[in-house]
Amino acid sequence: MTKKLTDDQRAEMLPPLKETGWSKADGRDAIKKTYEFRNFVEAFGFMSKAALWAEKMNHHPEWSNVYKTVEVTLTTHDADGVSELDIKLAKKMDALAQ
Ligand SMILES: C[C@H](O)[C@H](O)[C@H]1CNC2=NC(N)=NC(=O)C2=N1
Repeated sequence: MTKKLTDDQRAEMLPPLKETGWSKADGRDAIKKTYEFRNFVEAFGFMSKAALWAEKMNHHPEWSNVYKTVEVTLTTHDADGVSELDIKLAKKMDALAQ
């Protein structure tokens, strides 16, 4: 059973993600980021790649796409908060968005 990050883990793991544009979601234990791409096709291509990784990890984002913008929220439903899986998927998404 995946556990929520401890306070110490948050202090260690969240700052690097803040550097790349992630932030705490309002009113819930989750992290969020908005990606802007050059066009819809690039946005959808990102989502396609990320979806395959999410499925491989069995850890899925909450996300929406409007034209070239993709809004992502990550949290672990089974843990009712942010876990290491969210950190891992956030880093992978950042790599895929390069
Ligand atoms: C049954 C299935 O393994 C679980 O529901 C997985 C699927 N993907 C998931 N994704 C996320 N974000 N959180 C979860 O707790 C989760 N659990």
